[in-house]
Amino acid sequence: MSFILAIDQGTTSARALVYDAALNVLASAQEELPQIYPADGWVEHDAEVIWSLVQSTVKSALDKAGKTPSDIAAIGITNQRETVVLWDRETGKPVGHAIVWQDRRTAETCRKLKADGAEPMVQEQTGLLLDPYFSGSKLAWMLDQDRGLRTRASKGELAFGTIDSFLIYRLTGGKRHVTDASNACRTLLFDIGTQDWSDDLLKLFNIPSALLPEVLDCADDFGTTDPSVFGASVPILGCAGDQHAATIGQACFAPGMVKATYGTGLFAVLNTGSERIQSKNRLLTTLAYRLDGKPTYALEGSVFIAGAAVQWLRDGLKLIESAPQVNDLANRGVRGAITLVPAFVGLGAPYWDPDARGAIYGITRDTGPEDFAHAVLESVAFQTRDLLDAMARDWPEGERSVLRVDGGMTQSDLTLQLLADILDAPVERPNDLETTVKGAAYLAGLKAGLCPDLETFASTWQKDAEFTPHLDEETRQFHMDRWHDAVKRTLTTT
Ligand SMILES: Nc1ncnc2c1ncn2[C@@H]1O[C@H](COP(=O)(O)OP(=O)(O)O)[C@@H](O)[C@H]1O
Ligand SMILES: O=P(O)(O)OC[C@H](O)CO
Repeated sequence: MSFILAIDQGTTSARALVYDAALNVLASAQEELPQIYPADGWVEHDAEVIWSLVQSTVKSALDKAGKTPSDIAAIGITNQRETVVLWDRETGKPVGHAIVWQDRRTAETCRKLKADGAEPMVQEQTGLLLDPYFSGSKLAWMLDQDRGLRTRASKGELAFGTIDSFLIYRLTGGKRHVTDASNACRTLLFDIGTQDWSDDLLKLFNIPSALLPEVLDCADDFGTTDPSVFGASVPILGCAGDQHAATIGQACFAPGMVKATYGTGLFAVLNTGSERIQSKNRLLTTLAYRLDGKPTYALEGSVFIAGAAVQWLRDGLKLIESAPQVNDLANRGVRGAITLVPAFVGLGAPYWDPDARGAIYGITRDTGPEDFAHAVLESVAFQTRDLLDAMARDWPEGERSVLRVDGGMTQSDLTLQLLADILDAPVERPNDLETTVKGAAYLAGLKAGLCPDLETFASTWQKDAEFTPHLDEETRQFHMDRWHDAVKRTLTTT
């Protein structure tokens, strides 16, 4: 009974991993999650499909590990954040598709609220901005589709949750409607100062409080699985949004430590400890995590497209057959031959322009597939530099450590070399690239008493590779200037 099951329900896939108490991986399973694009800028998921993928990946990971649910001491969950599910409490059935974090359909609502002067209050309470990225306006949109829904919501017949909350509801057979503070703080409805749902924000979005889950710590008692699900009652003891789980998995526990995760998007999180820094440079103030009721704050830069641009080369342009092939192709390209602004679903931090769309500058008759591939990898480096520069301006007195990176795209050495070159700073890749899911496993193991304290866990972090900069300052500045010029031309706002 000393094994941990960790579930990572990400944007593009569901994963389940079985760990021993020393957090060695025994087995893993992964299945791709179909994306639904009903209109330009709209992105949805079928929550029933998510539920079935979670069940099948858990079963397959347990089978591969040669374990049964009764061998599992604790479950940890991590998930794509902000994505909204609305379901019937009685049946547990979603009332429609989940609206995904990338979805821009509520851009107009956010624009209007901003024009009405609501943003300073929103930023003060949530640390976030009025952008369609976050859950609040998406949930309001769902409730606006059918008058009956808001009435049912007020009567307590419906439940709202991010993916973690929906999964826990299902796993516990509808007994627990809970979430953790890291997921709650991304909804645009949660006050990160009081650590509670905000009446002002519920009023702003016209959201009945009867919809909301109870908010727990990241290592807490989230309930036990109903025996009808896996055939055993297993405690769920850890839960965190994926970027928060990655911050934990990367052991970024000290103020000044910073990690960047390169999956579908790119998310850089700087631990600011007990200091809640209000960004003046269009970053987000968020929770790194909350343990023992104590919030640890962070500054976050959220960029919507990183690895997704590699998928675009594969699925859209069909220049490569698989993501890893991007490296060979990009290696034949030339630095700065063309500049890609990957605003496929608008631009996130630090620009926040939901209406911008992708653009490529500098195409000539010589431009080839290799230049597209190179530009995709470089765009990730430029976007990271923008985030780290904004962090430095927001927290000049903070000592920042070396950037720790993880996520699918960091398998690419070329990406990390370009990153170090553009940042003019070293970049460290850990041995274990699955830091997100490891963070969720650690939280569950910590609460179960299987895993050691934070400091001891941090001492187990191991470096696989370090990438150091090899670019002179003049060239670096030349390329950054070109990037900023390209972004300026792409923005729809000034
Ligand atoms: N070897 C590689 N080189 C560059 N990009 C890669 C490589 N392998 C995977 N990717 C990209 O990484 C992303 C998947 O990373 P992952 O961390 O699993 O994402 P998510 O959690 O967002 O679903 C995909 O967008 C894919 O294009
Ligand atoms: O599932 P990922 O890794 O693309 O992460 C999604 C983020 O949580 C969105 O904020």
